[in-house]
Amino acid sequence: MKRVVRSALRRLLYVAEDHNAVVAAAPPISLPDVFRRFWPYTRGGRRWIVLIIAFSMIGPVIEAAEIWLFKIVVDDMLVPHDLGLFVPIAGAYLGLTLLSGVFAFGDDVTSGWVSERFLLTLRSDVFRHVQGLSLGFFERRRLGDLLSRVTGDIDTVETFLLSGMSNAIWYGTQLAVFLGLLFYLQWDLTLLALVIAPMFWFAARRFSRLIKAASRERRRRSGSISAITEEVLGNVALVQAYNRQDWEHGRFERENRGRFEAAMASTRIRALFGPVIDLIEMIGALIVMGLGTWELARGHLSLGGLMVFLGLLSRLYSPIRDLSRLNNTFYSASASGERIIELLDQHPQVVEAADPGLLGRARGDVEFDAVSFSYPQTAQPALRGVSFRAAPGETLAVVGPSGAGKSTAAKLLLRFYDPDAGAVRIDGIDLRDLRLRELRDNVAVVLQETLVFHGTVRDNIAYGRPDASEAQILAAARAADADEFIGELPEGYDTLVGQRGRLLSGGQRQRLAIARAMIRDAPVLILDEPTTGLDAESGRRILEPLRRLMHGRTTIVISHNLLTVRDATRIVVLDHGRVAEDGTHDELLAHRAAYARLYRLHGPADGAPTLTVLS
Ligand SMILES: Nc1ncnc2c1ncn2[C@@H]1O[C@H](COP(=O)(O)OP(=O)(O)OP(=O)(O)O)[C@@H](O)[C@H]1O
Repeated sequence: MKRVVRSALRRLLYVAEDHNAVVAAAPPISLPDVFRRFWPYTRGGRRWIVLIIAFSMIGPVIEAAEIWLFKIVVDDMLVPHDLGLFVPIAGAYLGLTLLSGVFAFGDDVTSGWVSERFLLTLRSDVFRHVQGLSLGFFERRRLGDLLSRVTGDIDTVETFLLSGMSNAIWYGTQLAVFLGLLFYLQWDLTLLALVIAPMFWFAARRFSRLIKAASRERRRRSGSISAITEEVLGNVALVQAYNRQDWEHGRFERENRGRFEAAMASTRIRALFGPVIDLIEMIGALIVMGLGTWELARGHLSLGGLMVFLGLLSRLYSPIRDLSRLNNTFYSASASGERIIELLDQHPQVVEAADPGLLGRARGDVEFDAVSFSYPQTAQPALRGVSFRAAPGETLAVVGPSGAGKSTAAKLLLRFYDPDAGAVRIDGIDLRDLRLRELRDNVAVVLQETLVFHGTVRDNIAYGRPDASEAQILAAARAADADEFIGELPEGYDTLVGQRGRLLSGGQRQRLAIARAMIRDAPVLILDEPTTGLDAESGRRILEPLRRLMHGRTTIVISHNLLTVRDATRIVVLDHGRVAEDGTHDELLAHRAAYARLYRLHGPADGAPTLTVLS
């Protein structure tokens, strides 16, 4: 029988663990530690917290005064039938109600302000922190889950810290005031009434653990739901083209159901908690009622006294019950707290130098010196002892088969990662000794996958230099050969390009990216597969703008087809993360090794676009 009840309870109150998680659970953290971590975010609002505490303390005192007034009504007005007291008592009741209204208003407004301030600071700090994390972090995380943490979880943390705290103070004061009055009225009965307090405590502890488990699961599932939604909606064309809607819906539904199960478990736990607490309370009230009646019969207590006692007792139980319920809320909110703390505990792998050197505008001397690098959590190094150098103004092409490490080299030059061994230098200074901001001010990129933001064409070009003048924007667009198509857009430079620039063609997006790099006017330029994904015509179309962009800058062209690099000043051939060959196009062809092989495979057909040497 016991086993049956146990298994039924388990099914009712526990959530099954998902071993195939889309998003992993955050590491567990104790309640006081969660509180300690978030307390600093109340800065600027702490003075007001004192006020909230004061309001919370006055409320229960007024409540107690109302109950005490009731004792006077029964003992001095109703029992002796004395109507003369009615007016002062009515005045006192009205006065107390008004007073409590004023304090309740003050409390609501102040705590609302403090809570919103807290959210404002926390959300902004979390956003700034996450934005500053290294690329490696984002490459391993699901974007949707991060979104769900920055939005949903942060709100829940507020419940934990501020609303919860002010309620706890309110209930705590109620408890102290009522307990004091009860002791004053009848200490022996009060002690008896407190016999059940440990039962409350025990029930609260058991339930809060269950609640926390269910809440952790619910928040984790919410993160998974956001992650899947973001992935599917972000790739909706792929999903529809491959008819994967049902499969994706199945994946979504699994998480959605998981969230439902977790939410229901938490509802059942809360629903069971209420009656359990009622039962404990009733046991206490019955004990007191029995003994109170006995005391009344013995003449130790007046009728008004007993009624006030019972009234106060029910008020005493209510904060105890509320405190235990609040305990559940705390545990449930701390599940969200853990998810935020996990984010805050991430540190950028790329750290700023303690005493950075000054670069100013670089000449553009780029050097890789015996650079080795492995991505975190991978066994195979992506680069092994890679060395090459590009003098100011030179065009260096990095070529090689897919996975050879070309884009990795670009990421190291932008210092998205630091090498495990060797050094990347610009003008002879190790990138690790430079201020990150200064380094990136000196490097402009045109990437394989062009990044365009939702905004106007003008905003997208000026992203490269927010203080650019209208004339500079126009000049950049013209140099990027984007002026013409922009002129044909419905609202010219004010046309919204849609999220990720979906309203533009691939070639147009690429020309926009060239204009953006142009306006940045950095001495070092990285072109990562700038013509990939473009047809021969569009590819040819961007060559001229690219040439203009490259003029006078040290350019690293990364390409795995050789169409774009044939006549670069120098060519480095990477293979499995090593430099296989190094030289000019003609030298490498004459060498008849890796480059010659690649060239035979990917060499330009007649009329295919080619980047030529820039003088
Ligand atoms: N974020 C990452 N985490 C772990 N491994 C990675 C990551 N990015 C790339 N790699 C691995 O590092 C190696 C080099 O990748 P890289 O992107 O530099 O190649 P690539 O030469 O640019 O290839 P492609 O021409 O296909 O773009 C590959 O084996 C790849 O699987």
